[in-house]
Amino acid sequence: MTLDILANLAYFCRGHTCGTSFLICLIPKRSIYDLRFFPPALMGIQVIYPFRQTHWFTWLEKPPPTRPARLGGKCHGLSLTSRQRGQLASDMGLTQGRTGELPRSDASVMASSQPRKEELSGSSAHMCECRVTHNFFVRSVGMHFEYDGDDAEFRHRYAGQLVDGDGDALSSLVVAGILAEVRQQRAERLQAPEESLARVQRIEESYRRLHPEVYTIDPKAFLAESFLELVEVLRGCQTSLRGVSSSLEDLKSRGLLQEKRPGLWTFKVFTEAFCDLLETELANFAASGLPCTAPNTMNRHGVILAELGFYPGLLNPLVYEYVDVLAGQLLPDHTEGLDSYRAFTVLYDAAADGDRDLALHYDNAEVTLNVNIGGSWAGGQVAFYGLATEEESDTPADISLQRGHSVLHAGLDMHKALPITSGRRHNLVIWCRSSRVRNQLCPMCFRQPCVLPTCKYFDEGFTVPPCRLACEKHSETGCKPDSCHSDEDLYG
Ligand SMILES: O=C(O)CCC(=O)C(=O)O
Ligand SMILES: [Fe+2]
Repeated sequence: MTLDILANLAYFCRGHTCGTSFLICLIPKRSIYDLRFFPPALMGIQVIYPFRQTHWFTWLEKPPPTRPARLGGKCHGLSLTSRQRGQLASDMGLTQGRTGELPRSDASVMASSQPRKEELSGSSAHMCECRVTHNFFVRSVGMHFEYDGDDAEFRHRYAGQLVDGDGDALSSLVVAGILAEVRQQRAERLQAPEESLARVQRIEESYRRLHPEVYTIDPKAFLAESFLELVEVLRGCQTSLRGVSSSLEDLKSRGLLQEKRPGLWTFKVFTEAFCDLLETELANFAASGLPCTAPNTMNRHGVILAELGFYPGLLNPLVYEYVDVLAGQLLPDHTEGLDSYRAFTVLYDAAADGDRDLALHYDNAEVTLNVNIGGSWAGGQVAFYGLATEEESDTPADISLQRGHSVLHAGLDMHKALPITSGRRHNLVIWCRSSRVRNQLCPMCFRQPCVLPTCKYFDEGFTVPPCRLACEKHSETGCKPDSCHSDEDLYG
């Protein structure tokens, strides 16, 4: 352990020359590295970060007045992915610096009320540069990589880190294989926005909706009575001086709301009738054979709901009129008003070729609403480990949802889906974004966001202006801002 601590200190001191920032290292309760998450082959590099740490970003010395306390200026030494490793290295000056100073957008600086969807209409869609440079997951070695298209830089960066269980460097052939996979993933991410636009066009032209009515919200028919009441009570708390806590106790005692642990809320959202409609509509779409973007590399059988046209009539009202109220009252440290989101379905199936589980992660969201819309299954609980910015919880909270029921959690709450052992599980997941929060710090790379234009289906909800230098650096980014920045059907 002493060696581990020395290794950490040496690591932190390396390249850390900035006199205006400072650093506090906390010795952990236990090693953050855990064999549950890292295969033994990678143990050789684990000495680098054996404990959690707290680190103040230099640029947070002038925190914006509205910055939520959620990060408290902390950068987590996250045990479970490598993105924080990359981040710490970058903050310590070990990797490329940021590509430019970003002024905050007028909307985020000046608006005194919550930023609403109207404020975004006409603005272009943006993603953080890290989408095409960070978090490339190579399953064979169970590790995330950074790669910005520079092969030599990649080899140099990972030269000393890619070791086997005996600490011997991986053969150049293996490293070349890893690089090829990372390169391929980056190419796919660069192409994805344009491909998505082409898919949407095909869907619009050739898909015949089975239940056109499911695309427009009918609150009485679609939303559970208990949900409508829950939202009404919490909406009332926004203007009441009484505060929310007594209302919450009341809602809990009446069974409208459960708090599984602080910050982890469950409640019913949808009626059975809505779940039936949505599931049959999605089955009809699947049967059409039309291609649709999968939500991520681990969920191959879900769909991105924007591509199917579910945003304007169904999901915009659901998020902006209902979920926003709940998020503001139940997870106030994580949102300053929801103003964009990414909604998709995940489908797990124990049958051959089905997705069975989902690796540990946190979401590209300030707040996530995850609702079960169908299936009957065994296993498949979603296990929550606590905020990525805080000490990992020893005992995860396992959640299994009934049909129509949901869990609302902070995007930063680390979670994974345990394998289903039989049956199928179908969920609707909404990653809700609050530009005022994410404009300060990208939740994926934990840096000040350096944004690039993208197409609306890949919008990550930032409202800061694009970073000119990053745009030049990633000029190959598929979507041209002019051709794809109309947000009409997302926000209109
Ligand atoms: O399997 C689930 O219900 C969780 C899905 C999830 O965490 C995600 O897609 O971000
Ligand atoms: Fe998730």
